[in-house]
Amino acid sequence: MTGKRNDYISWDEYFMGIAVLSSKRSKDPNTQVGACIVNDQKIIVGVGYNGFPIGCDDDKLPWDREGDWCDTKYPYVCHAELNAILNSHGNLHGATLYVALFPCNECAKAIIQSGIKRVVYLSDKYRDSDSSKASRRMFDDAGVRYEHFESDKEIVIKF
Ligand SMILES: Nc1nc(=O)n([C@H]2C[C@H](O)[C@@H](COP(=O)(O)O)O2)cc1CO
Ligand SMILES: [Zn+2]
Repeated sequence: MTGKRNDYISWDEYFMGIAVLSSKRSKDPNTQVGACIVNDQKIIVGVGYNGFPIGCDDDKLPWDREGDWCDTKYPYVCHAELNAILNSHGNLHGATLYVALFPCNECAKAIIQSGIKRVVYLSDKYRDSDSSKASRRMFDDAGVRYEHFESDKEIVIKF
């Protein structure tokens, strides 16, 4: 008798894998972020990555990080989490968000208001920023759990 294979990926690895794959679509030269929203039945209901709004030309808006604020990417770029929420279908109440980078305070508000109850993140490279602090404060108040993604798996995709 042959048993089932054992080296399959976990649900968390599967959904974080989709978030990371989505980040590969980002045109941001410095930080690529992907997000995947999963409902309480483990069905994917939204995905997104950071990029400029629909109709705004990737080659015309700036990707700079410094300089006059209007000449940087910051006023224009839609964060992965916001895109995943805006692209989603169905009810997000009780859903989990898998994201490659811990959410900023603006996305934290949208996450809370949409009904998402759990955030699983990979990188926390801006953890000491005021924005991250504000996100944690709001998540704590609103009862949104957040946890660092832990895995020792390496997933390679070769086409
Ligand atoms: N959680 C996040 N989701 C995101 O989609 N982003 C996006 C906005 C920018 O396009 C990029 C951050 O650029 P930089 O400051 O690391 O060069 O990642 C940023 C954060 C950080 O809070
Ligand atoms: Zn954000």
